[in-house]
Amino acid sequence: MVFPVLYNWVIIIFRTCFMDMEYNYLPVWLTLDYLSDLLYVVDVIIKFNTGFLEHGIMVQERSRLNRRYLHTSEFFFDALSLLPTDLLYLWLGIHCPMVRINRFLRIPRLFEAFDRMETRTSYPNSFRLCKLMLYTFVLIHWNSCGYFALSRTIGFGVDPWVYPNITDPDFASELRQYIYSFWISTLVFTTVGDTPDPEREEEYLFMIADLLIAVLVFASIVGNVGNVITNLNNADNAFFPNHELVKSYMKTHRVNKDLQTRVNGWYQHLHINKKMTRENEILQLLPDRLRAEVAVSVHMGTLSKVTIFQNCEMSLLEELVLKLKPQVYSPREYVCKKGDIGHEMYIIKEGKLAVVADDGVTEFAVLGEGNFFGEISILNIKGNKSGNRRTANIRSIGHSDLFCLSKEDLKGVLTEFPDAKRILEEKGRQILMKMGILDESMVGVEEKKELTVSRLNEIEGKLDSLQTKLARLLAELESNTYKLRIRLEQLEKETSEWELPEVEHEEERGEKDGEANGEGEVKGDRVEGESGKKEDEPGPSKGE
Ligand SMILES: Nc1ncnc2c1ncn2[C@@H]1O[C@@H]2COP(=O)(O)O[C@H]2[C@H]1O
Repeated sequence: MVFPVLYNWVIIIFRTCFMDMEYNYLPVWLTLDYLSDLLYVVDVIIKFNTGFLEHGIMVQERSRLNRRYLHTSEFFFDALSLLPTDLLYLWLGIHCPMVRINRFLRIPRLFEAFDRMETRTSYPNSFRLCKLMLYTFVLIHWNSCGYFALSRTIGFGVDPWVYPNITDPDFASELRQYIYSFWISTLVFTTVGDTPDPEREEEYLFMIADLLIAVLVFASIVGNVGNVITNLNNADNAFFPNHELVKSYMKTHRVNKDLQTRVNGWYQHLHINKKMTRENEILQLLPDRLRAEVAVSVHMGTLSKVTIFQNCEMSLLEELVLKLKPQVYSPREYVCKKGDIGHEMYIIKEGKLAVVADDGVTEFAVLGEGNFFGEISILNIKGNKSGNRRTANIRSIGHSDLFCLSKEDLKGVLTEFPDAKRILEEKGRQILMKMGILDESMVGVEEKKELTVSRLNEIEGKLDSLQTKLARLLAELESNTYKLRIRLEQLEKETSEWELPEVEHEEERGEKDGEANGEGEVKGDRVEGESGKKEDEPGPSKGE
């Protein structure tokens, strides 16, 4: 939509004020007019088919899309901008392009397109500058059209302020008419001065309006350019540590020249090679998952070269990559010194580092891209006589780019990925053995200790689970006893109900027998006793 809107924005006024242009190039204008109208129609069709987000879900249903667009004020303005006002040509004549002024109603669409471009482009600052230049051009263009139209109304060449007489061959051509007007407007808007003084009221009014606008334009240009420059600096500050601050700090504290040169060299290397040490800060605004994906995609190349991570799952790499801190070392700078306490290990992203003897000259080994070091002192390898102290000096040969991983972060990752831990420990053990600082007897003792501890842990775990089972069984027993009791009580009630008539019968028989034998009371007691005994016995229930 940028081109048709921009075309109408610039050309309608141009054709209205520069009549010669309008008369001489009419077929061109008409073709471009209807082409732009066609694009306006296409834009409306696109809008009818553009989905929208509802509760975060893209709605594509045609009926809903139509209803939504039809109910917006945007549709109202879009429809107005497409009204066939060209029919007014029939009444006003074909040389009246102002009838198409309703096409301006689509200008918000141009701003919308610019906003989208600005968020998508990789060069937002350059884009902002170009946009500012375009707005300035359109403003000067409109002003030059106004100037030329006013000059025509007052009369060409009647005074030095207006456009010179067009009968003068030097000022007759259409191109000269436009360029001269544009030049005058540029002089006014840039407040350079040297413009002819106005002589009539209309000219004064025109100049006053122009100068007022010029002040605003000038202020906005200065402000915008200032913003762009500040943004550039902001981006730089976000990527790189503030060099000026460190420089003035070193000067104030009279840091020795050699050290200052080394620090400056380090800064230069960062800037020239675009090395960033503040990646984690820059990415921290992204959601965790997205941040991990970006970091993995940027550092995958390096991580895939590191032996311990070669066959690792993606989840390990994602977890790891967010914990890596980039560091840059200068030539001959020590990354760690023998005997220091180890707090982190390093992965080499770029550059070469040497394992050097204490004399600083003898090199035991050279490490390169994808290698890692510094793991021995942080891994607690059994039998390591140097404990948590560095076993060697590591010095950067040239500039080197490293990833630093802290002891805590490494531990956290390794507990979840024991294979990587095994490889790391094995490599460390080999180095320690080569150096003769691995106490192998300790390995046995330590291993036995570890075995006992692990068995104890196992037994503890089993005991725990047995205790849980026992508690569950006890609970089940209790609930079953309770149910049984309830059941028995129910049965007692039921049996007492259906045994009663039989008891009465026996009692009656007893009484009769008693009457006959003269010992009724004794019998009655026995029968009662028997019936009481029966009540206690569980009998078949009705249901059963
Ligand atoms: N001979 C060697 N070859 C490669 N790397 C070594 C050698 N000696 C020591 N290192 C590494 O240098 C590191 C120094 O710190 P650490 O002792 O923590 O861990 C050490 C190992 O990773």
